[in-house]
Amino acid sequence: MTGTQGAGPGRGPAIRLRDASIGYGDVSIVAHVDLTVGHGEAVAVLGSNGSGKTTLARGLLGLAAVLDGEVEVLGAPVGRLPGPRGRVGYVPQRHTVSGAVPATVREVVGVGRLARLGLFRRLGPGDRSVVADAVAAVGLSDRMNDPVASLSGGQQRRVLVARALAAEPELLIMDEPTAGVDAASQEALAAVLADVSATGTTLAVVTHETGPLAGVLRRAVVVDHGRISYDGPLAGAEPGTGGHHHSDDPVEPEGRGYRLDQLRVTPDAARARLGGS
Ligand SMILES: Nc1ncnc2c1ncn2[C@@H]1O[C@H](COP(=O)(O)OP(=O)(O)OP(=O)(O)O)[C@@H](O)[C@H]1O
Repeated sequence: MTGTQGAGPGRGPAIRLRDASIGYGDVSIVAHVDLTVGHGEAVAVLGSNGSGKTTLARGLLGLAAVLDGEVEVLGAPVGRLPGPRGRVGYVPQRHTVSGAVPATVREVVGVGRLARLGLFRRLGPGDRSVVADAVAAVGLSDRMNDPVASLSGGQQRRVLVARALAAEPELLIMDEPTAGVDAASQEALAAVLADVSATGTTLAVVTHETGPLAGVLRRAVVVDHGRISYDGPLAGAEPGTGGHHHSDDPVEPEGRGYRLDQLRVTPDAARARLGGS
């Protein structure tokens, strides 16, 4: 990857790891990894259980420690990105929506929107409509006022996707977004992510099942025992190929995030895709 973009916050690729080690305490799980993801790329992060995929994703969010080397996201070292937190969206592997707090779908997705607004801001009418669009995009409009805890596991994952979408992030990191999600909803999610990707938003998706998102994710990064064993076209990453290609795609111009109301997804379209929630 050539450094065609200037240094400093806001410049450079969407993700850059240089000889980076990431882990917990003083134990490196991901060790000495180099990775550059250009703005607008859509990358699958693959690998067997325990290989370090989630740790890598969490390192990009400041949720796992950078123990060595450099990790930059949207042109700034992790934790020092200027602007609102919501510039980087995250769908965690395990949901943290506690059953003890009776938060509704609207409220949880609203929190995602707040992350984009910055401190001490409140949701205005435009934000509420973005929240509604995000919920519609995952086909849960008719569950808007239901407590999230009353939804099924797959529906709760879709709420987390909507929460991330509502921030209209420039970089969207998702950890197993399709796990436990039925085929129709996976298809709907793939359609939403295709739209999001088309706006120039960078996608990094940790997954065990590339099938549902094969039309969206172009590049694969395979993590093996905390190192990258393959980086290249998704098609070449199928089991058994064992390739060691390293992507040389040019860095795309900087992404600007997207506007949910510019996406083709409408509540009706989502309902049609999903046949209800
Ligand atoms: N909070 C933590 N503290 C200490 N070690 C951890 C923590 N989270 C994960 N690990 C360890 O890091 C290693 C890699 O875990 P990680 O969750 O990154 O793998 P993964 O590739 O995402 O696996 P899976 O496909 O099962 O989700 C594992 O050995 C795990 O025990």
